[in-house]
Parts: sequence; C-alpha cells; structure tokens
Amino acid sequence: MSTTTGTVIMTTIYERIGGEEALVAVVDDFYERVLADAELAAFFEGTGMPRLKGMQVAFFAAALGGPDEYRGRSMKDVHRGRGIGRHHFDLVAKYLADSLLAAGVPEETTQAIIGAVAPLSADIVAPGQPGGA
Ligand code: HEM
Repeated sequence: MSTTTGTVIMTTIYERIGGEEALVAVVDDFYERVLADAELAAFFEGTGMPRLKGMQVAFFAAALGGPDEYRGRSMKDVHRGRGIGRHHFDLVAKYLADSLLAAGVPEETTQAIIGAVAPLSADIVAPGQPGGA
C-alpha cells in the first residue's frame, strides 16, 4: 500500500463550464430552442424574456456551485397553475442538455447537470401529473 500526499483541487460545475459568461450563452441558446418548440412556446407568452433569462442564469449559477445566491421565487411558486406536464418538463431538460453540449460542455458534466435539475420536476410539473408532486 502506498500513501500519497497531494492537494485536492475542488472545482464546481459552475467553474468547470466557464462561469457566468458561459452560462449566459447557454441560457440564451436554451430559450431559443424552447421558444422554437410549438409545444412549449405558449407557456412563455406574456413573459419578459430578458428578465427570465437573467433569473435563469442566477438560478443555474447557484444550483451549480456559483458564488451568488438565487434570490428569485421558489420553483413551486413560479410554475404553479401553469399546467406543466411531465412531457413539457422532459422537453425543457432535453433542450438544456442540447444547449450545454452545443456550448462544448462535456457529456459527463452535462449529465451531472441534468441529474441535478431532474428532481425539480416535483415542484414544476403540475400536481396529479406523472412526475408532479
Ligand atoms: C429544469 C427545469 C426548470 C427550471 C430550473 C426553471 C427555472 C425557472 C426560473 C428560475 C424562472 C424565473 C423565476 C422568477 O421569475 O422569479 C422560471 C420562470 C418560468 N418558467 Fe421555468 N424552469 C424550469 C422548467 C420549466 C418548464 C418545464 C416550463 C414550461 C414548459 C417552465 C415555464 C416557465 C415560465 C412560463 C416562467 C415565467 C413565469 C413568468 O412569466 O413570470 N419552466 N423558471
């Protein structure tokens, strides 16, 4: 048996993907895909997209280990009463993965991010729907 001493360098997913700047680009591309999908676009009618993009960047930054806290509303409050189904959630998750991969985020990191957002379906999918609380 051998022992090694060394420095363990911990990096967050936030840092690994390139921080705030990378996240802004990913979120822009993500909403382009979401709004181009006829099954999703109607959910965002009447939503101010520049503000939503900013909130989404803040949310993902906090979720992925970034330095700032997310100070927006809870996922449950934001998505309540919108009739979001499991299918819609899965489409959104797929577009997020597509955007991350398109930005050059490695497959493994992309999977880790999708794994981190998956449990949010309990708060986002409407109650009574599969995957909803
Ligand atoms: C990974 C899953 C998701 C995450 C992390 C997420 C996150 C967020 C965040 C951070 C906001 C902004 C909150 C605020 O304004 O205070 C938001 C708003 C919104 N989300 Fe989601 N969301 C997700 C999935 C979905 C899905 C599946 C739909 C519908 C298909 C959806 C529809 C909306 C809409 C319409 C708004 C804007 C509400 C408004 O106009 O104020 N979201 N979401």
